[in-house]
Amino acid sequence: MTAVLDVLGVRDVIETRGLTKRYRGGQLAVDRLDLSVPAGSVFGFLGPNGSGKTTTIRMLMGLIEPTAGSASLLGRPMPRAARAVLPQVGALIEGPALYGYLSGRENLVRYDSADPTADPRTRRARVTEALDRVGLTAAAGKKAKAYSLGMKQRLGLASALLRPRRLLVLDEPTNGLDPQGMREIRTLIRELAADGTTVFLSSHLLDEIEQVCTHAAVMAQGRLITQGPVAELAAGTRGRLAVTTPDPGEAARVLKELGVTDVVVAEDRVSGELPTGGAEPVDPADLNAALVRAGVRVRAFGQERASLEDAFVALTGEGFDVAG
Ligand SMILES: Nc1ncnc2c1ncn2[C@@H]1O[C@H](COP(=O)(O)OP(=O)(O)OP(=O)(O)O)[C@@H](O)[C@H]1O
Repeated sequence: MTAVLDVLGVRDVIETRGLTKRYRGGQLAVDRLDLSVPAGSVFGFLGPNGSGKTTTIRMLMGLIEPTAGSASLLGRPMPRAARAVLPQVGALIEGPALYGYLSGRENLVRYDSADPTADPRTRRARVTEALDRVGLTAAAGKKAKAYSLGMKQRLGLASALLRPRRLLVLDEPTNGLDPQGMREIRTLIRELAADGTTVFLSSHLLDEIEQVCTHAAVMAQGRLITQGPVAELAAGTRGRLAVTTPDPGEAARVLKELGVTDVVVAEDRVSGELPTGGAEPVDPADLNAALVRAGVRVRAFGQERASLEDAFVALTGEGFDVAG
């Protein structure tokens, strides 16, 4: 596979080495994090609440100093190169600061005017384009306080898109949105990525990461558990064994005897976890043969596709609080 290079030849647009943050109260929020975010990826930064995602993002953006380790954005060290790098990075962190009494358009004009590096001559055109990009053209004249949460979030994204960006950093961009609002933001993220922008987004929602991300890193208690292409993360985990049979009771008994754990019977379907212990990995074909030998009539036999959730549970030994 050829590695995608960013326009200026940067392979990893975000890279951290041993990045650590211990807050003054002694809380170790991020613990020796080595993160590699490839150019062109939609990178999901996944972890339950309190696992250190926001703290990491704040260090990446130069908002707080790491206790130890280093971080680079677009190949330049942070926070040292913040001035040169940050204009090329759009960020949406902790919700957009909006003025409710101003319209969506006026909010963007005000935001852009506060940026000394933004060109006032192109302001109007850039604001119009950003509103169009996030689908707020029709609502541009409405006061922001009349916006739904999803529209406010889209306006926040528009403020991150007032100039061309090589990287977008979004902290929980769909948090608090209803399903429709979530869909809109996810579609927008996919479109931005299709235009070549690398998108780094944090989320505590596994299915969100599976739906929009090409790559992911999984955090738990300040530590990186794993990272890589989403397809590979899930593929590294074995899915559950699933047998369809008119003899489910007998099938469950035989499978348990052969070391299958967490056996669940639902009508004519019996599922369970393949045995992991022992020197030799268990070949599912042997389990099938044993079922048949025991007189169990097997209609279908297979392994379910492992999800990122299976991978998370296998890696951390913990359940994932999907509802957050
Ligand atoms: N300013 C702070 N001072 C002390 N401790 C903090 C501070 N900010 C965060 N923490 C602690 O650091 C840990 C990581 O928090 P962080 O906000 O980075 O996690 P998160 O994964 O982003 O979770 P959430 O989605 O809830 O924000 C938590 O235990 C949190 O209580």
